[in-house]
Amino acid sequence: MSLLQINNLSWEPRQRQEQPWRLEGIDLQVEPGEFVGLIGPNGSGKTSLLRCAYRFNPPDTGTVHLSGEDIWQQTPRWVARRIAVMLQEFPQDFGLTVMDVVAMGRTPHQSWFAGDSAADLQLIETTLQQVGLTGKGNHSFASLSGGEKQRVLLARALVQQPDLLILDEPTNHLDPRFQLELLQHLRGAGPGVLASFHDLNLAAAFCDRLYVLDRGRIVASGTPADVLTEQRLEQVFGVHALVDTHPLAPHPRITWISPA
Ligand SMILES: Nc1ncnc2c1ncn2[C@@H]1O[C@H](COP(=O)(O)OP(=O)(O)OP(=O)(O)O)[C@@H](O)[C@H]1O
Repeated sequence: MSLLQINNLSWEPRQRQEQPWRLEGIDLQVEPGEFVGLIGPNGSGKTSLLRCAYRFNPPDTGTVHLSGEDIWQQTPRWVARRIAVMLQEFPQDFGLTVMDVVAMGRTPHQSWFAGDSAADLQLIETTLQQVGLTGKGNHSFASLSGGEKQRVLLARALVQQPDLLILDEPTNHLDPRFQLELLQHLRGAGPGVLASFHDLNLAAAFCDRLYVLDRGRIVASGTPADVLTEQRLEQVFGVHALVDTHPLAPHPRITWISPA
């Protein structure tokens, strides 16, 4: 049984603006422990599809199953115990400490009004260490750099101990070292991962499989080598690219060629 199974999904915003398309005919799976990437141009529907996968956008047609259960037949709490989400936006509450933000990840597992147990605090501490934020627990979240905030949100997602992690452009604010560390960490962390990427070289290096979205439809899926061809990159992104094999690893390497 797949961890995440999306079948024949369609969705469009209630207040539809100018875009001439909607998410349509989406079939997507993530297997337990698999790292799956979602790529596509700006506005192709990546964030909208991720929202369908974590029970935020109700599909107009089609289904979303997690471990065999239809997520719309389950409560938000059931979903929060199994899916953690890391988005591009940061919490705006200026009074929160790093510890406060990370501890939110334990909420779905706690009974009403229960505080953090010793085991919760230990898990939070260990996870802050894993993401390189040892000793920052009492710092104000608002005072951190963009990259540090991103790592706090990753820690919040990890302490949720989900079966599936959904990440919207997880490396957005990170410098090269933390990009590599974060993705390396996620690949071996246990949960299945569904993540959107703009950096196709990172997607090629870390994803087991990729889905390509173009104007609301999946136009290709498979291993990075299957999907990331010069012809497809030109079709979907409208840019010439040179695709060869990375000199140090058996995955594709993309060099974008700027127009003459
Ligand atoms: N709730 C909504 N209401 C109105 N329009 C929406 C809503 N959600 C998404 N859209 C529109 O759907 C289109 C796809 O947006 P989406 O954010 O899913 O694309 P994306 O591939 O993630 O883009 P990017 O790479 O720029 O982050 C956009 O034109 C967006 O304005």
